[in-house]
Amino acid sequence: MMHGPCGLSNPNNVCMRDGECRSYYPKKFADCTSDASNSYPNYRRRNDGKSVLYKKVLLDNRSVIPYSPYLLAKFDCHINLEICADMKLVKYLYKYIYKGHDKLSYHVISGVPQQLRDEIKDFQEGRWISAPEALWRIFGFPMSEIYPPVIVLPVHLEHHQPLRFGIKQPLEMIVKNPLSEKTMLTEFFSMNASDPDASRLNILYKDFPEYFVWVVVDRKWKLRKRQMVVGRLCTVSPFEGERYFLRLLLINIRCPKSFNDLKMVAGHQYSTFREACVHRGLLESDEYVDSCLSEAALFEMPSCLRSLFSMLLVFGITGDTQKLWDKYYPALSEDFGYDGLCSPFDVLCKTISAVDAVLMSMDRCIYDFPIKFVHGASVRLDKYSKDYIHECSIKVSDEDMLSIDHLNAGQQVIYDKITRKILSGGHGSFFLDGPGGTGKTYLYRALLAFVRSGGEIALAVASSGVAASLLPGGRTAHSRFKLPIDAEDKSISKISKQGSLAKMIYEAKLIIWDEASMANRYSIESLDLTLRDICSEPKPFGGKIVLFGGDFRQTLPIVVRGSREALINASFVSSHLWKDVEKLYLHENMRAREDPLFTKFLLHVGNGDIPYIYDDNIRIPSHMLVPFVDINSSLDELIRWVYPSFDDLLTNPHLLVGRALLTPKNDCVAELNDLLMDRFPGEAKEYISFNRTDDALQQAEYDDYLTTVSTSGLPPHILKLKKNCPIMLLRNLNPVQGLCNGTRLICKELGDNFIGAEISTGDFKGQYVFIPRIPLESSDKALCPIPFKRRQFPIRPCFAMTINKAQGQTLDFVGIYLREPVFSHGQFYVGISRSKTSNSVKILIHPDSKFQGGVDFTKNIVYKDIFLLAAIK
Ligand SMILES: Nc1ncnc2c1ncn2[C@@H]1O[C@H](COP(=O)(O)OP(=O)(O)OP(=O)(O)O)[C@@H](O)[C@H]1O
Repeated sequence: MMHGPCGLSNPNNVCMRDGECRSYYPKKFADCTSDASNSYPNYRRRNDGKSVLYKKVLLDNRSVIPYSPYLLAKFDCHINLEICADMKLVKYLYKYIYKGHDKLSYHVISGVPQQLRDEIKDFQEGRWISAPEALWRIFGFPMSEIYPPVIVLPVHLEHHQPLRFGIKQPLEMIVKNPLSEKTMLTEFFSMNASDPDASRLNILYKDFPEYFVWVVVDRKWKLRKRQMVVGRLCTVSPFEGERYFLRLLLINIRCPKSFNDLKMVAGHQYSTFREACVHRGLLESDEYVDSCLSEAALFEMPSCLRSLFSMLLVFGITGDTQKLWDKYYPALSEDFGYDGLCSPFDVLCKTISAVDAVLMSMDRCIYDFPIKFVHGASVRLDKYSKDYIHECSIKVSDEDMLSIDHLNAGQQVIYDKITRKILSGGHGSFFLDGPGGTGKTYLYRALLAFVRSGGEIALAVASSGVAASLLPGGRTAHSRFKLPIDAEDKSISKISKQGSLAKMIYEAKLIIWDEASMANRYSIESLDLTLRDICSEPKPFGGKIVLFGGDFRQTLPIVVRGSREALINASFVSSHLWKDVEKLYLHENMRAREDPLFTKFLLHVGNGDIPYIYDDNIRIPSHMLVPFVDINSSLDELIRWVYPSFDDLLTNPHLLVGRALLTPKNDCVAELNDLLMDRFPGEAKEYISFNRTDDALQQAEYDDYLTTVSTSGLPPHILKLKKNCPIMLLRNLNPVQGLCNGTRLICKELGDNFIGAEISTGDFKGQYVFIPRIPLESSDKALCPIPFKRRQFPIRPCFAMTINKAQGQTLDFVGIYLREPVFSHGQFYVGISRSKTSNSVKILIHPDSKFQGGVDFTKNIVYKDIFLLAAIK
């Protein structure tokens, strides 16, 4: 079907409005179909040179109306079908369900006098319904239903409640009537103040109707005995000012007793709801950064403060940077001027350099920010020269030097091979495959020590921040090589060939990339192109010595909701470079060497060798199982096994991070963390996030919804913490200083505007850090279709974590809770291989996730094709 002709060639066509085609024909040529925002897709319209002459006008693919030849032929009428795949379309789904189907009824009458319209007859004759709907109606099933009923709760300012009265009612009587003052909101406050049930429940306004019924006649709440309802606060636009801020407080503050109570924050009575919101962190304000720095400055830890200041700069939330620098300069420079030996100018230079060093580790530079320094003080080197000097000056620890003499036989062979290549100035790319615990990291450290102790450069990178933090001088591959963030992008990195970063890479004798099995192959191909360009050498990886490492038994690159094929296709083994890479193997499990049987079991699980019963299910040895009795007692047993006594563990809180409950899904992690946080001793502090929609006009509409969004990588809207509880970082704040996505810490200070914590793992164990609130985005656009930023501390409690998050971590006690079975390749293997012996792992299988009939069976997904492609088995 063709549209038109219209436009200039036929300005009078029916589609024309104000000189333009209402349907935007002719459309643009497009090589492929793509999504368009808030409209139909942009369909593929190839410019294939074909056209037809219609009404003396040549029409081509741009004028084709999307059609389905099949449907046209089948129904012999004007029909088309569009497949919609956007969350927003749910609204249309509802619209059409309630609106009902389109119908048409017509009569052709000739010469017969006009009759009265018989609507019943029209309805019976003109309506076509499908067989399922006919049956639905015959059986009398409800056509539509809203359950549970929704109670809309009013939001009004004090004495601004709406009143309804008859036209003849005297105003005086209305005003004097005590019931006039009572609304659902005012009575919610008085119930919280006086009713023991309401104060015991300690709930939000929106949850109140679940427990209490509104008695309209008496205008009061009374305890609900039956029927489930949900409450929703009426929408208020941010343009309504105070009323909007009142609503914001009501959706976040539990059990408020009056309007004034809502304005009370930390014992201070504010005069407006807006101020109360700001001081509760529910609104963005310029004061936040100032309060955060002034609170942290009280701790007199200048180096932590510099790091905090740098993070605030990098995450772009400082407001007037110059003012902040001037105000906090004394606290930022305190340690340099302490002994009185340095001149003020030297102190200034040292402070600038120290802040710049932190910024450099986050790939930024102090000159990126609008701060002017007095006396012409400056950092003399450019960013990459400093990077170069930093790489050359990485200290080799005695432990790493000693490890060279303690390599096992397998490690020694590989060590000799690589070092010989380095010494002979040769080239080559290698992939070191070894199941978890076979000493890959140990070997990398020995190789890095070998190169660096000779004064040469060795670059250590990893696919994830956690793995990078396990290598001395480790960085994420993306940040070190400036690789494109979009994994599909095949472009080379943005490194200038003439710059000092390119010089450093050119001079590097060895490049190590850990967890390459988790990297998207496009990132590795991008590195290959970059190295060829920098080294002006067509050989793979520019003829440099590159050692990749990883374990394809563990989880593969992240492809959101990707199929098996998509995951395998994104993997290194599917790259054209794979065949050029020499494969090296480590077999001896050094982590679990005290338990050789467990080592064997792990390998079988990873390879998918354990006898399969049906559909990827494996049997778990009984001594590793917590028997399922009922959900509460069995889960309790698992929890007690992992965390036997918090009081004992608190003598050394760092021991807590050696223990974890692992589970496949994020919502289960959140539930377990809430449960354990309640059991953890101490007073809890709650931090409520501020959620801002990217489109300001959507703010009022989605305020309530955004508080419920909980996706992986996003901290909870209400973050509940206690002193000494274990937490995990959710962003790469500063990988060079051990602050990576996945770093585990112990919470030490619960400030109002910052969190003080001690790193618990890796080379930076024991280091104290200040963590600010930063704006965070969800990477899962499908689960969270409304673009928004959540300003919250980038952390989560980590009594429990997802199995994927545990990859790369070694744990002393691992409790695996399979409320649902694992859902992707390598997950089960990653879970159990975090422990050193079979006695340090316990698994609880929920009956819903077990194999039919067998309580000791569960799913173990292994994509064997990846092993065939990698030819490593
Ligand atoms: N030659 C060795 N001598 C003594 N200990 C070793 C040796 N090789 C490895 N180890 C120890 O074995 C444990 C596991 O080693 P490592 O972390 O290097 O394994 P990995 O293969 O990198 O594991 P994963 O893939 O799970 O990250 C570590 O505690 C490490 O110190």
